[in-house]
Amino acid sequence: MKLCVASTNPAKIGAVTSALEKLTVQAEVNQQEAQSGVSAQPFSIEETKAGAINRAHHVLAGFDAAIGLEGGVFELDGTLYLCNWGALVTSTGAVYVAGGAQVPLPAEIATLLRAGEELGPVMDRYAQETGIRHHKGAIGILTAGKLNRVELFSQIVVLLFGQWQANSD
Ligand SMILES: O=c1[nH]c(=O)c2ncn([C@@H]3O[C@H](COP(=O)(O)OP(=O)(O)OP(=O)(O)O)[C@@H](O)[C@H]3O)c2[nH]1
Ligand SMILES: [Mg+2]
Repeated sequence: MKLCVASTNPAKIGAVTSALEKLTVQAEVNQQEAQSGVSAQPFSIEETKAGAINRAHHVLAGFDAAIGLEGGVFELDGTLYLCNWGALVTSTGAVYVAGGAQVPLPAEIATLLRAGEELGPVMDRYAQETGIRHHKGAIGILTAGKLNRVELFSQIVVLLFGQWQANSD
C-alpha cells in the first residue's frame, strides 16, 4: 500500500512507522509538507481536527491513503488543554478521524498562547530546550517524559487504521 504522511515532522513520521510496525501493516511510507488550512496554532478541537483532515486530503493524490496529524489547544472551564487529532483518508473516499491525549497546560503557557504565540517556541523556552515539537513534544515535558509526541501520535494512527480495518471486514 502507498501511504503519504502529511508532514515532514520527525515525531509524526516516527509515529506512523511505529504504528505500522505494531499493526504489522506493510506500506510504502512517503512524507510531504502539507497546508493544514487552519491557523498555525489551532485553538479548538474543531480546528485541530479540521487541520488533520485538510492535511490528509492535500497530499492524497497518487497514494492509496494519507494521514494528517495535528496538534492544538482548546479552552475548557477556563483552562487551556493540549489536544491532538489525526485523520486517515483513502483513495476510495473514506475518512477516519481519532483524537489523542489531552492534558491541561500550565497557566504561564496558556497566557502566552492566548496572546498569540505558537506552542512550539513557547515550549522550547519553557523547557529551555530546542525543537521539542520534533521529538518529545509538549506532552513529554508535561508528563516528565512518561509519554512523548511519537507515542501520542502513534496511538492515534493505531486508532485510525483500526477503524479502517473494522469498516473493511
Ligand atoms: O512543542 C510542541 N509540542 C507539542 O506537542 C505540540 N503540539 C502542537 N504544537 C504546536 O501547535 C501548532 C500546531 O501543531 P502542528 O501539528 O502543526 O505541529 P508541528 O508544527 O510541530 O508539525 P508540522 O506542522 O511540521 O506537521 C504548532 O505551532 C506546534 O508547535 C506543539 N508544539
Ligand atoms: Mg505546524
